[in-house]
Amino acid sequence: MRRSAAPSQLQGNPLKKLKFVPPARSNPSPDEGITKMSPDVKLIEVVGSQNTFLQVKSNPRICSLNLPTEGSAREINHECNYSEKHCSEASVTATLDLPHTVHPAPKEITVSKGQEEEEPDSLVKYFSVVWCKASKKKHKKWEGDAVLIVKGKSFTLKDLEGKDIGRGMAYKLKELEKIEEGHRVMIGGKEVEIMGIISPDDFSSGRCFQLGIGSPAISSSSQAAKKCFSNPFKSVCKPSSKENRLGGFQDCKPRHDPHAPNSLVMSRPDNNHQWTFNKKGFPVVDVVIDPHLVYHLRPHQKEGIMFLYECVMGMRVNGRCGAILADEMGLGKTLQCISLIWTLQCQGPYGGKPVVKKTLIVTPGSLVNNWRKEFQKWLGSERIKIFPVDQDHKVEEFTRSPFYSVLIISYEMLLRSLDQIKNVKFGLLICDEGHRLKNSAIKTTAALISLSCEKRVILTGTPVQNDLQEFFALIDFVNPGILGSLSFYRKVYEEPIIISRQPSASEEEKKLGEKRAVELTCLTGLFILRRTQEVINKYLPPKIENVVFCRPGALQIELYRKLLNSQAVRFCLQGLLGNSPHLICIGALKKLCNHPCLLFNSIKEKECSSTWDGKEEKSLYEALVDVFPADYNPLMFSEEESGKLQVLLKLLAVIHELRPTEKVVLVSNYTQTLDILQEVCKRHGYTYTRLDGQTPVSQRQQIVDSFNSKYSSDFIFLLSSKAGGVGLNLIGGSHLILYDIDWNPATDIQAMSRVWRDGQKNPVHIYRLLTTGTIEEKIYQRQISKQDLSGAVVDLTRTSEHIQFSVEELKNLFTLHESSHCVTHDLLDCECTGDQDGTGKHV
Ligand SMILES: Nc1ncnc2c1ncn2[C@@H]1O[C@H](COP(=O)(O)OP(=O)(O)OP(=O)(O)O)[C@@H](O)[C@H]1O
Ligand SMILES: [Mg+2]
Repeated sequence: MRRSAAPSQLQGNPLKKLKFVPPARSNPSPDEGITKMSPDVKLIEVVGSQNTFLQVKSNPRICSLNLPTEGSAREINHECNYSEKHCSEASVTATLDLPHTVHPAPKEITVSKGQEEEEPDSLVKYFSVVWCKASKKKHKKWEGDAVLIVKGKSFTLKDLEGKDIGRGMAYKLKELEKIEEGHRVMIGGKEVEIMGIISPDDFSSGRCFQLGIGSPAISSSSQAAKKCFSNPFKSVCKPSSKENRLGGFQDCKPRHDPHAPNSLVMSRPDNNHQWTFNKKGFPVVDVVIDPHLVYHLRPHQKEGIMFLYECVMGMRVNGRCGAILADEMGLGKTLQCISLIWTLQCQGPYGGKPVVKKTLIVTPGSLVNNWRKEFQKWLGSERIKIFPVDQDHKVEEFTRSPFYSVLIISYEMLLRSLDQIKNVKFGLLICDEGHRLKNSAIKTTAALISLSCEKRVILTGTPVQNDLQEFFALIDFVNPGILGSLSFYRKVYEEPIIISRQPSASEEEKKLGEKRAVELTCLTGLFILRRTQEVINKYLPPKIENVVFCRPGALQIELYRKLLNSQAVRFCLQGLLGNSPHLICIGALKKLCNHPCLLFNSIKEKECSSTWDGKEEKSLYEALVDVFPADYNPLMFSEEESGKLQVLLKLLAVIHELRPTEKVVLVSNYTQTLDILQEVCKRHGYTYTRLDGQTPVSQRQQIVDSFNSKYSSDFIFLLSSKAGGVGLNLIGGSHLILYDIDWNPATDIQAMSRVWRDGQKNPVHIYRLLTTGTIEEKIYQRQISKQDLSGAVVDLTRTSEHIQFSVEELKNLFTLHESSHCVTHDLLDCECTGDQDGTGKHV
C-alpha cells in the first residue's frame, strides 16, 4: 500500500518511537526542598498603648530580641497554636504551582464529559493516526497527524493542537475489533489510518500531542536533564587524547586548570552536541569557571552557573538556548550571570573559542548602576569592559566602539534606542526582573524578540505563579515554540489544568489536569531553576518579624463608622452598583487607616474638581467633612489622629535610643503617605533620605549607596515599595517597617528582602503595622490564607484592581471590629487570654 506521508511521517513515525524518559529534576524534590512557612508567633502587648505585637520567628536560631518591648511591653502568649494553623509548605520546585506527584496512569480514562455521561464504564483506547478527507482515490493525500480516542462505541478524533476534528458514534463491535495498525476507518467525513497505539499515560500526560512541537528535541534533551545537579564537581573531565589529536590542536588548553582543587568545570558537550555545533571538529576543551569567582561562590550559585551554562549552550534541550533563573530574592542571581558572561566571553568547549562576543543586559532603570557595581565588585574594572547606559553614556558610544563587550540598559531606554541596538549582534541576552515580559503583547517583549538573540535568560525573584498564560509567555520568550502554539498550549495544558482545579471537576478531569500539569512541569523544569531563601539562611543574620496591631485613634474610628454607613458602601453590599465602586470604598478605608488627613485631602480634591467621577464616590464622602474640626488643616496634622503613626513614633524613638548606629527602612505603597512620614521625620529631627517613583533614575543608586555607607548620617530610608522596591540592596538598614499592607504578599516580601540579604551584618527586625479591627487586618488574613494556598510567590503586578470579591467577602471587609484587641488573634482560637508575662507564665 502506497501512501503520501503526513507531516510527522516524513521523519518516520516518532510516536511509535517516542519513548519518553522523564527528565530528572534540577530542583529539589518536594521532600528535599519544602520550606516550612510556619512561623513561630508571639503576641506581645505594648502596655499603655494597648497595641499588640505578634512576633514571627522565621529563623529557628533567632534570639528573642524585641526592641519595642524593652521596658514597656509584656509577652501575653507564646504557646498559641498559630504555627499549625497558618503553616504552609512552599513548593520550591517550579514557578508554577503544579503538583509534583506523578500518579500511576489509570487503566481506564474517560476523556470528555459528554461521553462520560453516555458510557461511564467503557474502556478507552488511544491511537496515533493520519487522516485525510474521505475520497475514493487509491493513493491518499494524508493531511495531518491526529489522535484517535476510542471509547466504547464512539470515536473522537483530535488534531495535534488538541482540538476535536471529528466524532463518530455507534460503531459495530466487529468494526471495533479491527482497530489496529494499518486499519482504516471513517470518522465524521474523514478517512483515518491507524499508525500505532498510544498508551493511556502518553495521552493523559499530553505527550502524544507533542508530535506537533518537535518532541524529539525535548525527549533527547532529557538525557541532559538526567545529569546530577547536586554535585557539579563530578563532571570534571579530562580532555581526551583522541580529541586532542584531531586537527592538530594539541596546544588547545583550558583557560583554567580543571584539576585544581575546588575547580568548577562545566559539563562537556555530548556527541549529539558536538555533531551539531562542532562541524569543524575543534578539540573539546574543558570550560572552567575563573577560580577568582569560584572562591566567592556559594554552593547554590555554582549549581546555578552550571545550569545556566547547560541551558544557553543548548545542552539541556536540543536546539533551545533559553533559561529562567527564578531564584528567590537576594540569592545572587546577578553574580551567577556575571560568572556566566565572563566565562562565555573568554571560553568555549570547541577549541576554547569564546562562545559569546557581546552581551546585552536589560534591567529596570533603578538597577542599571547596581549591575555596574556588581561587575566591579566581582571582576574589578580591568577584566571585562561594561557599558551602562545613562544620561552621559549613550548607546551610540557602545555601538561605535569595539572596546566594550557588555551593554547594560533599562527597559525604557531599550525601546528608545532599539534601532541602534538592532545593529549589534548580541550572543547573550539577560532580562533582569524579567517577569515583566509575561505579556507577549507589550512593546518591550516584542522589541526583545526582534533582537534575534538565541541565548536568552530571564531573571526573576517573583515569577508568575498561577496564571498559565503568563507562564506561557515567559517560556515562549526564552525558548520560542517549545510549548507549541498558544492555541495548542491552551487546549492541551491550560484547559485541562484549569478544569481540574475547579470544585466541580470530576475525578477523571482532576487526574487528567494533574497529569498535564506534571508533564508541563517536567518540560519546563529543564530550563527553569528556582531555589528559595532557605539556601542562604545560614549565611544571613537572623530575621525577626513582628506584626504590630495598632488601635485606631478616636477620629479614625468615627470616620470609619461614617464611611461604612455611607450610601456607597451600602450599595456595594447589596450588589447594586457595577463599575467597581468597592475599590473606591476600600481605597478610602486604607487611606483612613494610614492617617485621616489623607482622607480629608481626597474629600477636598473631589470638592474642588469640577468633574465628579461618579455618584458613588460623592455619596461616599458626603457628610464626612463634618466629622473633621471646622478649622482642620491637613498640613498641620496631628500624630495622635492615627494609631499606626503613634506606634511608629514610639518604635523609632526606641530604636534611635537603644540602637543609635542602626538604621531604618520605612516603606509605604503610597507617596502621599510617604509625604506624611517625611514630615514626621522633620518634626522629630530624624535624618532621612527618600526614594519613590519620582526619584530620577540617575540618582537612585547614589541615594542607595549613600544610605548603605557606614558614614551616612541618615537614620531613615523612606521607600515607596511599588516604585522602586525590586532588586535594591538596602543592607545599610537593619530595621524595616511596613507602614501599610498590600493585597499581594509578594509586594511585602519584595520590600522585606531589601534589607535581609547577603551583606547584611546585623540581625534584621521587620515590623508590619496594622490597624486593629479594620480592613488592614482583613487584608493580612487574606495574605496569610493566600500564602497557605499557594505556598509560594505570586505575581507582583497583580493589584487590587484585579481582585474580585463576593458580597459575603465585601461584608466582611466592610466591618469594623471595635471591641477586639486583635481580630487575627481571636480567629486563631488561641486559648490564651492575653495575660501572660514574658516568662511564659500566666499572670
Ligand atoms: N557569594 C556571595 N558572597 C557574598 N555576597 C554575595 C554573594 N552573592 C551575592 N552576594 C551579594 O548579595 C546581594 C544580593 O544579590 P543580588 O542583587 O544578585 O540578588 P538577586 O538574586 O538579584 O535578588 P533580587 O531578586 O532581589 O534582585 C548583593 O549585594 C550581592 O553582591
Ligand atoms: Mg536582582
